[in-house]
Amino acid sequence: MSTQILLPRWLIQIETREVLTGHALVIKQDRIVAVLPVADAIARFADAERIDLPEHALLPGLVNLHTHSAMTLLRGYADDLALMDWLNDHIWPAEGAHVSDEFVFDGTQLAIAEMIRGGTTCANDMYFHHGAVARAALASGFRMMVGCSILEFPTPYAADADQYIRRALACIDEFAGESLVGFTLAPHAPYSVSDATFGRVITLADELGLGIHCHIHETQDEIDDSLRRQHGVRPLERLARLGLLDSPLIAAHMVHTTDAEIALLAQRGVHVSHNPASNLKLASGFARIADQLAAGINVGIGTDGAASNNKLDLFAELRLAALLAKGQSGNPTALPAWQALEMATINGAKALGWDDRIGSLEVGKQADVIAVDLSALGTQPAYDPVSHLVYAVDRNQVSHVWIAGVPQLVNGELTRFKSAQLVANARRWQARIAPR
Ligand SMILES: CSC[C@H]1O[C@@H](n2cnc3c(O)ncnc32)[C@H](O)[C@@H]1O
Ligand SMILES: [Zn+2]
Repeated sequence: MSTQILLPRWLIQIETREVLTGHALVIKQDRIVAVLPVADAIARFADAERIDLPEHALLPGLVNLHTHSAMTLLRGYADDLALMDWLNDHIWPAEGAHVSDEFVFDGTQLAIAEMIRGGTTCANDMYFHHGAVARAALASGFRMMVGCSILEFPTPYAADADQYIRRALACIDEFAGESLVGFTLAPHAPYSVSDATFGRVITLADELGLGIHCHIHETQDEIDDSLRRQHGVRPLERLARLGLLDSPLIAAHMVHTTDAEIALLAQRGVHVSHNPASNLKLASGFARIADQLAAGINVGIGTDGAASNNKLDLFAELRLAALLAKGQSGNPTALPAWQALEMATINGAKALGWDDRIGSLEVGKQADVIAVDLSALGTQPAYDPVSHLVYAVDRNQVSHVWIAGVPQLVNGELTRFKSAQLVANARRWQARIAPR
C-alpha cells in the first residue's frame, strides 16, 4: 500500500485537546507515521499520494463500545416495549428460530457497513456464533472485539453454559494472531448467568488474559429482582463478591448506580459503556454519566443493538449523551464537547485495552481515521469543529474512513461493500423472519 498524505482543514488531537490547522497526517501501510506541518509533509513524503480534505475535520475513528451487530436483521422487529418483555416475548423467540452462522455473518456485515458509513471503525460486540462475527469483521477489514456470549439457557447455538464456554475457547484459538480481531468473554447479564458460571468466566479470563463484557444494572427491575427474589443483594454487589470486578470489565449500561456503587466502579477500574438511545427507547432510565465521569470512571459510548436503538449511529449517540448529561444535572457545563468526543474515541479504546493502537491520531498508532465534511448547510459557519462534531454533524457528512490504513469509505462511497447486495440479503432475511 502506498504512503498517503491526508491534508485536512482541521486535525483533531484527542490526547491534547488541540485542533491543528495547516497540518498533515501521513499513513504508511497500516500506521500513522507522521503528524506535521503541510510543507514539511510534502517535502518529506514527496512521492506519496495526497488526499485533499479542504473542508474537513480529521479525527480518530469512533469506537462503538457496546453492540450486538447481527441484530441489524431484527431492526424494527419489536418496538415500544420494556427490556424484559422485549427480550422474553419477541427477541429471544426470534433469535431461537432464526439465528445461525449465516444470519450472524449477514447481519454483522450489514452492521459493519452501516457503522463504517457513519464513521465507526471499531466495535465491541456481544452475540452468538462468535466465529461468524469474527469472519464478517475480517472479510470487511473492520476492527472488532468479539464478545463470546455465555448464558445459562439453551439456544440453537449451545445447550448450556458449559457448551457456550467450549465454543468460545475454540473460537479464540481459531482466530489467534488476527490483528483486527480480539475476544472477550461475555456473560450476558446477572439475571441470565449463575454464580458458578461467573466463577468459571473469571478463572478463564484470568488464565487467558481476556476482558469481560456484561450487561449490568440496565433496569431497576433487574436490581429489584436480584435484591428481593434471587440473591438478597444488588447485582453489582453480587458480582463484586464473586470477583468479577477484579478482571478487566466492561459494564454495559450501568443505568442505575448509587453513590457507593459509583465509588466502587471507580476504585476497581471498571469501564462503563453508556448507551443513551437504547436506555431511552427501552425506558431503562437515565444513567448518571456526569457523576460517573467526575468520579474517574472510564466511560465510553455504545449504540447497543439495532433492535433497541434502532440505528448504529455514534454521532447521534454522542450528541444525545452530551445533551442528556446537561439536562439531567441541570448544569450546561456537564459533559462538554471535548469530553464527549473522548468518550467515543480514546475512552472506548481504553476500555478494550487497545489505547496503545487506536483512539487518537498519534504517530505509531494504527491508521483508523475518519474525515468529516463540515461544508454542509447544517454545519455552517464553522467556528469550532469540535462543537459541530458533537452537536451538529449528521453521520452522512463522514466522507472518508480508513481502518488500519485501508480506505474503507472514499467520498462517501463504501469501498468493500456492495450496498445492493446488503439490501438484498436484509430483504431475504425479512422474508424468512416475518413472511407476509
Ligand atoms: C447472548 S448474546 C446477546 C444477547 O443479548 C440480547 N440483548 C440485546 N440487547 C440487550 C439489552 O439491551 N439488554 C440485555 N440483552 C440484550 C440479545 O438479544 C442477545 O440475545
Ligand atoms: Zn446490549
